[in-house]
This record gives sequence, structure tokens and C-alpha cells, in this order.
Amino acid sequence: MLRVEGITAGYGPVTVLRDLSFQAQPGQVTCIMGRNGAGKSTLMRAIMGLVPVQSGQILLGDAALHTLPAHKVPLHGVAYVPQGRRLFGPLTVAENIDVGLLTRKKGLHRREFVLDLFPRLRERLDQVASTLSGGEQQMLAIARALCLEPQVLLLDEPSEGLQPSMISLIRETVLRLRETGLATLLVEQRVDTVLRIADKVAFMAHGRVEHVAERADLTADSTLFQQFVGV
Ligand SMILES: Nc1ncnc2c1ncn2[C@@H]1O[C@H](COP(=O)(O)OP(=O)(O)OP(=O)(O)O)[C@@H](O)[C@H]1O
Repeated sequence: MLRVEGITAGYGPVTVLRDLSFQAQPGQVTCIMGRNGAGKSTLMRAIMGLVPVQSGQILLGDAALHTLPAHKVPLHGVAYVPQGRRLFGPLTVAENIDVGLLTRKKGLHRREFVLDLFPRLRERLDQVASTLSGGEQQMLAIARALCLEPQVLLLDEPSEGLQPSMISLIRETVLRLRETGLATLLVEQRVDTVLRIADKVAFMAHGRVEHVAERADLTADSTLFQQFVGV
């Protein structure tokens, strides 16, 4: 289980996350919702060691992630797909996947797993990443992250800017991965997606998780969406 306990974090003198706590369980999709600027992306960066944690702790099993340098966090089983995907644009699909496999020295078996998950990528192994469609790039970014065989997957608004068929494909992928026992942390602004795939929703405001709702407590007309997301 990923446990974030009372963290305070930010950029230089600017504190963004304040005494923030929540947990993400294996085999569950935990959605993070909140208005622009609530600190959702900063939370993901803090988990990855990309923003310094000033107090509190981030634990995954026996590992204290907040004490590790950023390059060590993926080695402990946390994979991250940031907003904007950050692919190696000039490299091919196959080469991007190979880079993902190298990080934790995963082999052919893992490569087959991610290509089975995204058959469209298997058809495009020699295509240069920058020439893929937006949806295909998102698939590749997720595939590359999954090459780590992570315990925890962080996805920052993976559906942003995608057409409906791609959005449903990403949803289905997240649900399939849940069955494998993965803990997924998903920053998501779309209420329909959250209602379909979230086991739990952490609502953020002002750099804190202000409310955690279980799936059974949420409906489309929930006042929580109005309160925390403004929809
Ligand atoms: N590199 C940075 N340096 C200084 N402040 C930053 C930096 N990145 C983000 N911030 C500030 O941190 C706060 C939270 O930003 P963050 O991107 O985490 O919010 P968010 O909830 O992900 O928003 P959005 O929904 O718009 O993506 C904002 O006030 C933002 O201006």
C-alpha cells in the first residue's frame, strides 16, 4: 500500500502541499480530483521525488520514498506518466519501450505484456514516437511506464485532449490493470470517468486532501463534485 502521511512540499519558498495524507491500495483505482492549482500534479511529483518533501513521509511497503533521490523511486516500483507524456520523440515505439524495460531490467515477457495491452503499438513498433496520434502517444507513455512492472502507477490526466474512443480505451486499460493488483493513482477531471472507474476519490483543495469518498458514496449529482471541482 502507498501511504502518504502528513506531507508538506512545494517549490523553494512556496508551500503547495500542506499536511496532506491519503492511501492508495493495491488492486484499486484512487482518483485525485480538485480545481486548477489545488496541487494534484505537485502531489504526483512529490511522490516521485521531483519536489522536495519538507515534512511528513511517503511509504511504500518498507521503502521510505521521501528519503530517496528521484532516480531511485522507480526502482522501488512506482511508475509515473506526467501530463504531456514526455516520450522520447525521435525514438521509435520499440525503442521507447526498450528504454522502459532497461530501468528495472525487465525482459521480453514484460514487453509482450505491454504490447498485448496495446495492440495498436505492436502494429507500429518501427514508427517514430513524435508521429503517433495523441491517443497512441498516451498509450506508449503508459506502456513505457508499465515496463517497470510497478506496484503503483501514477497517471496525470491521461485523457486530456483525447477523443472519446481513446478515452474509453484508457479507461478499459486502467480497469484491466486493476485486476492485476496494481495500485493506480489517477488525476482526473472528468466526472463520468471517475464514476466508472474509481474505487475511491481523494478530493483536494488548497494543497490538502479535504475529503475521501468511497465509490458507493458517489453519484453524478454528488455535491462533492460541485464543491471540489466546480462541475
Ligand atoms: N515549478 C513550479 N514553481 C513554482 N510554483 C509551481 C510550480 N509548479 C506548480 N506551481 C504552483 O503550485 C500550485 C499547484 O500546482 P499544480 O500544478 O500542482 O496544480 P494542479 O492541481 O495539478 O492544477 P491543474 O489542474 O491546473 O493541473 C499552483 O499554485 C502552481 O502555480
